Amino acid sequence: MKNLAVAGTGYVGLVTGVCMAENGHNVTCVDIDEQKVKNMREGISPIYEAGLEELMSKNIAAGRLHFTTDYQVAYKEADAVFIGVGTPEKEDGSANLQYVETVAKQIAESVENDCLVVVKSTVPIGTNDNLEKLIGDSLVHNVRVEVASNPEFLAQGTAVRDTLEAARIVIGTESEWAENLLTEIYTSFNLPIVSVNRRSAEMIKYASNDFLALKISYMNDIANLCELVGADIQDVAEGMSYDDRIGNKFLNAGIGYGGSCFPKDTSALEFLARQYGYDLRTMQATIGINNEQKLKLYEKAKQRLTSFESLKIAVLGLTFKPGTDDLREAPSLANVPLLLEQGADIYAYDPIGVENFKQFYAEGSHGQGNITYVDSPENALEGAAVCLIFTEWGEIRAVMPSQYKELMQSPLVFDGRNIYDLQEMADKGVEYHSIGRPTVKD
Ligand SMILES: NC(=O)C1=CN([C@@H]2O[C@H](COP(=O)(O)OP(=O)(O)OC[C@H]3O[C@@H](n4cnc5c(N)ncnc54)[C@H](O)[C@@H]3O)[C@@H](O)[C@H]2O)C=CC1
Ligand SMILES: O=C(O)[C@H]1O[C@H](OP(=O)(O)OP(=O)(O)OC[C@H]2O[C@@H](n3ccc(=O)[nH]c3=O)[C@H](O)[C@@H]2O)[C@H](O)[C@@H](O)[C@@H]1O
Repeated sequence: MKNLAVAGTGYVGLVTGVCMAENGHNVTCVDIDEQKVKNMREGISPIYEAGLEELMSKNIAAGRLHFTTDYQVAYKEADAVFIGVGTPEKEDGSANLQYVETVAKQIAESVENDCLVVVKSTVPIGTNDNLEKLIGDSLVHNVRVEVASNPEFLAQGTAVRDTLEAARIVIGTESEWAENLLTEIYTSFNLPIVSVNRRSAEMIKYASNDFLALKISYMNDIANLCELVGADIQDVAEGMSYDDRIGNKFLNAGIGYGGSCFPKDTSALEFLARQYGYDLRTMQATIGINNEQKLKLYEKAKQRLTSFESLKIAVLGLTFKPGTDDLREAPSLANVPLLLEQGADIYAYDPIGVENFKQFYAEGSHGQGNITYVDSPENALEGAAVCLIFTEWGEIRAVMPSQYKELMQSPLVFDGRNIYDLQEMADKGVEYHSIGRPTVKD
């Protein structure tokens, strides 16, 4: 059992802290947000993740999991401090390291024992070298502090499972002391450990995320070509997926990737490459395709309808993917303003994401248009002239093709996630436009 501290209680920090406690460590999670800390002490999670609150409550009750805003107390005697604060994208595409650097300085002024600083946040290659220097230069006490890279691969919505049953744990260290300590911390997880140097670990994270983003943009590129040549991307993806070398995951064409990581991590690596005088053409293409893909649904609808003025539009799904309340870089955020600008009367449904979406668009009028939030897909569809699907939530998949025909004023559906079978929609008399597939009309 080790004494651990975790800086930041977002998706990565909180899930790391809770899963470390679940594995028997004594963990103190630090955040700057007092309200969040107050709630977490009572077992209330600031983020929506399946199974998280149950594990929080269990480990709080067992006395292994604590929350505080007082970083000095938390870091003072920690064997290791995990950093899980944000590294958002700056305007020029590079990663903003200010939060990570602030935590590094806070650690330097607080630690009174030898301590391993474990960077879970996604940071550009070389950052951990700089952080180690920054901490070394600012240390108040005469103790040994090293930095290790330990990138995180969890996906939102499945964060707890992805952590407790991770495919691998990557650790990047520059000394035997750091490698042994981090390996010991992870021993009880009983998972494969890939131990490399710090820069390789940092690169594994970017290369993994960016490869997945590349795969999605590639499928979207092929989907757009499918539309021109009369092929169906769903059938194409299925046919490809039987080849083990290609794999059967991340082949879904749609309206592009969103979320807090793929967009920023593709930009950050492309930016880093340019700093080294290298053109990372795969990422330039990936980013370009994704930016265009995000507006595909709006463009298809615009081409078909010409005007959205006073049309009742059902918007199904707001979050960047199912299973999360996160809206960062969600395709809905790129499309809804265009619809509102043109006078659309939007009825929006999302099982979890509405409260966060309201921070961008409160209920009521915006520009020429209006937005109303409803509590079921059926209520959004009732009397609607058009339906746009942005997220493939189970609740949205559960809407039967016949319901579009029954509920809508005119059954015209633009689906950004290819949820439905073309023939079934045709059989029920729904005009159905999706991505990379032929359009069906009755
Ligand atoms: N969200 C995800 O699914 C994944 C994120 N990552 C990476 O992990 C990092 C964190 O991402 P998220 O968890 O999404 O961030 P987040 O934005 O959800 O949470 C960051 C938290 O850090 C807190 N914070 C800021 N400064 C602080 C300080 N000085 N001390 C203590 N707390 C502080 C904030 O109040 C916030 O609660 C990023 O680098 C991201 O790229 C990696 C894998 C998955
Ligand atoms: O670094 C990160 O933050 C994380 O980024 C992603 O996780 P996440 O963003 O939570 O979500 P994904 O499930 O990867 O989906 C990302 C986006 O790609 C889209 N996507 C995914 C798969 C697919 O086949 N097609 C597709 O368009 C989703 O709709 C979503 O908008 C990675 O999957 C995680 O391994 C990584 O740790």
